[in-house]
Amino acid sequence: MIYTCTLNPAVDYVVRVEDFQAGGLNRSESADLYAGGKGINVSRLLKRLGSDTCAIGFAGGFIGDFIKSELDREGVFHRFTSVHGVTRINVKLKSGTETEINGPAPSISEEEANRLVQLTGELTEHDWFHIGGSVPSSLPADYAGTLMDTARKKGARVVVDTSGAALKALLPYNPFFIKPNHHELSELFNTDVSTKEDAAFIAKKLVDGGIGNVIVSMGGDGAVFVNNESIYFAVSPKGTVKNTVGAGDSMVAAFMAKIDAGLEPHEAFHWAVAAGSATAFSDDLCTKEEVEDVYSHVKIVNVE
Ligand SMILES: Nc1ncnc2c1ncn2[C@@H]1O[C@H](COP(=O)(O)OP(=O)(O)OP(=O)(O)O)[C@@H](O)[C@H]1O
Ligand SMILES: O=P(O)(O)OC[C@@]1(O)O[C@H](CO)[C@@H](O)[C@@H]1O
Repeated sequence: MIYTCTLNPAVDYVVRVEDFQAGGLNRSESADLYAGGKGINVSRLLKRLGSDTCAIGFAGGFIGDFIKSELDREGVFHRFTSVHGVTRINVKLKSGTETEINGPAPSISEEEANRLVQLTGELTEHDWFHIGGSVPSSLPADYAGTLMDTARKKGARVVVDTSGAALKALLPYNPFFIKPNHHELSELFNTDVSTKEDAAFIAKKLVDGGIGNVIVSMGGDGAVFVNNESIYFAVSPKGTVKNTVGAGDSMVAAFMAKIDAGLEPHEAFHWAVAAGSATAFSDDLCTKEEVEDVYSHVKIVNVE
């Protein structure tokens, strides 16, 4: 089972405004609500790709209920820890460019936090533990590390998709797989990662330090894959971009699904790029058929 843990889920309110005017009254052409947050996106895509998955994390109030009912509707198994606070709404404004306003997390009590640690302790060596997204500031600084350590001690394969201080704090746990984008990598190493060569150089350092597999995503410019056997570059296919929210999560889901199914890492990387781009070309997360269509348009090159 692939468990995804979203400590700070959200409803993504995706609103399209033709010519957004800051400070004026704007009327939207469309507004859609999606169950969001990185782990939730990963579980939704895993389900579409046919993998066994369970979404965990914290959910509270009417927004938490909406997320659970949306996951039920899609047949995505979940075991959220209920919290007293209300889960956030994240605004994704599409008006030529994409502007995001991600809300603050509800406060999580010590008792609520402990319940999730206990649940993580139920994992076994047959499971994956993916942790993604921001960490509520009310949690202790080492909380995500405690969860990862708990899962790892049970033999689960751990995957990290966070950024900033949370990512830095989790690297010493030597995850099996991480997928920073090039901005997150630049921030982590306090340097400018703008080319695939830069990304590969830094990803190699991470692999030499004990991380199993690193994908650095670079939006429309493609992605880089590094493990201790090889380095691959991918070129993103061209298409009409509709919504890139969740493109990175789609990559993570496809990579785990394909490794879980026994494919070689470079093959899983090829599928990961296809899934990322297929989501960028759809309004919501992509479907399995859309990933299959995009797959043949992705080029990957072995550079080492
Ligand atoms: N404009 C685009 N054209 C084609 N493919 C794209 C485009 N943007 C993203 N992708 C695909 O999606 C992958 C992930 O994109 P990106 O680097 O933006 O991830 P991210 O920043 O983690 O996204 P998010 O956090 O919103 O999920 C890319 O490697 C690429 O395969
Ligand atoms: O605020 P965080 O936790 O860093 O990111 C949350 C988020 O932007 O990430 C997902 C896309 O990857 C969205 O569904 C969600 O709104």
